[in-house]
Amino acid sequence: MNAPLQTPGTPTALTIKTAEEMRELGRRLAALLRPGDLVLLSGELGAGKTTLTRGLGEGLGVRGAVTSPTFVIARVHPSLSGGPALVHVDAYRLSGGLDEMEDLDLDVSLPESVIVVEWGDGKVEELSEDRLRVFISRSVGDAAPQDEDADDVRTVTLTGYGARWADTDLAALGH
Ligand SMILES: Nc1ncnc2c1ncn2[C@@H]1O[C@H](COP(=O)(O)OP(=O)(O)OP(=O)(O)O)[C@@H](O)[C@H]1O
Ligand SMILES: [Mg+2]
Repeated sequence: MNAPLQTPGTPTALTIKTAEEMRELGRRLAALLRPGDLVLLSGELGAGKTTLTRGLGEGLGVRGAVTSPTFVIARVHPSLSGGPALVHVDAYRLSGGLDEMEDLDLDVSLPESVIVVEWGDGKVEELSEDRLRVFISRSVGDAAPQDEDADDVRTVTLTGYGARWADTDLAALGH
């Protein structure tokens, strides 16, 4: 498969100051998503990947609150409105690739779902020719906050790979 070799589009960088803004970004991003879309979320522990996914779930109008799965690798949130289901995967504990996730049948669900994978870099690209990569980083030079739930600034960089994303104006998410 040559999916990982897809040329990236122009990255869009957004400054997100609070957890609520991150959720709002998820809600806005949801409006751009279609069945068959693969979204890879990366960034250090506590960066805000699940917080963004929570907003995605709200925007897609799916059943069940998005949480950090502790014991499960993936959770399917069916749509409440006839739209795509949200399949939320946390690949943190997986060292291998898709073969380790075979039981999840992600390839089977993808055509009718939006699949969002935390820690999926280098593991799930083969699922689709196209993907949206979202990288969340704490601002450079920021000391770790005393209270890890306290709001602080994140930079979110969105990059589309492949034809699916070529004509999508990701920068519009920032206005
Ligand atoms: N600007 C911000 N954007 C997102 N989250 C923020 C922000 N500022 C503070 N936070 C806090 O950071 C934490 C992010 O946690 P979250 O579970 O979303 O991270 P994660 O990237 O999914 O972590 P993990 O790698 O452990 O799955 C939350 O407690 C949230 O309230
Ligand atoms: Mg998480």
